[in-house]
Amino acid sequence: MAATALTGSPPSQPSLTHPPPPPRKLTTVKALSESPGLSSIPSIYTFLKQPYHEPVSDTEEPIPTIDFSLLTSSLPDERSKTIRELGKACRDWGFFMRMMKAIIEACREFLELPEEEKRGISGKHVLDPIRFGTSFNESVDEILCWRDYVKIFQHPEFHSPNKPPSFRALAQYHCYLNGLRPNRLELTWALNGFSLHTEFPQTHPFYFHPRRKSPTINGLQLIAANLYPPCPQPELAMGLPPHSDHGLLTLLIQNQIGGLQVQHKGKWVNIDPIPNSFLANIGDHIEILSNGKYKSVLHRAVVNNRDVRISIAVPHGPALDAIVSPDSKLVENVGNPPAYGAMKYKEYLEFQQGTMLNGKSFLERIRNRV
Ligand SMILES: O=C(O)CCC(=O)C(=O)O
Ligand SMILES: [Fe+2]
Repeated sequence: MAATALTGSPPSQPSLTHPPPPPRKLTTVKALSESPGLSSIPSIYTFLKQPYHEPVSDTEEPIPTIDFSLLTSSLPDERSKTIRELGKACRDWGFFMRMMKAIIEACREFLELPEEEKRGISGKHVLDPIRFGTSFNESVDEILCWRDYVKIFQHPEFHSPNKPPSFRALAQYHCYLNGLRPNRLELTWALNGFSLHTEFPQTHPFYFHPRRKSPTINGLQLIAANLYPPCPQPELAMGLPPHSDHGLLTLLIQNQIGGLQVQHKGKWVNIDPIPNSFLANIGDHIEILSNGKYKSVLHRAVVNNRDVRISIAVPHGPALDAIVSPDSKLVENVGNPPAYGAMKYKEYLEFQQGTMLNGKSFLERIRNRV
């Protein structure tokens, strides 16, 4: 079904005196959430027939926190302990944390620009460098997410909307993440940490070469800023349905409003925001590359009826023409048969934009190619 979001209340029965209302135009979720008197959500935003009451575990087992600075410690024991912790976090959770500053306000300002301005800036195709939208793929998804987003390609070519002026912060953030400037990050080291821990061959064509200046030198990096407005029926809607991320690694920052949940041992676990920190989660590519040893974790964003939530995800993937498949050396060395087939990363991205409602559909698909 082609998606046309309805604004306001669900349509009422046509009466004899009034003609049926004309189909209403797709609008942003932010504008929808600000409609006067909105007390229920239009049916196209209803993900769940019943309010969800799934068990959500909070603090039984806290999410691992890794101090990246120790990855470069001069003390070999400290360094190898941190690498082991990082490896364990990636195997058990697929998520870990690191302190850092945010560019959330610039993204908020962009997402609060008038709708026509944002649509004017947006490209139409999945691989267009700047895309603004509300759901994942509004023209295909039969149910829409309760969020507005902007996605911007940043590497190998840097793009940024020219307004609002605060968006200039993006360039700095981008450099911070890539380690291209003096305030270079430890992400490179983190990836080297993976490399050391997992024995990924140092010549792997993607990121893991310790002498490479930038971890994304051959890869693709984009930024996806999500704005989840307050929702009158949060128990029925979904900000982002369960999915795993493409690429190797996603870094995620958020304002102080919770909403991210990660699936761990079959339960949805709330990930409470920690000020000035980012989350890093393993993407499908690492799961495939490591032949399933590291997990590309299922996660989702739930919404609430009080506060605007903003999250900014920065996925790092391989080059668009890279073939994603288990690393042959790992497969041979460990003696495990390959658990995944091969697929071009570009093909995956285009497929993934088809619909996000199938959770780990990419992994399923690539598995079927074995
Ligand atoms: O909003 C969040 O916390 C999750 C965002 C996310 O998973 C994504 O953009 O892929
Ligand atoms: Fe995600």
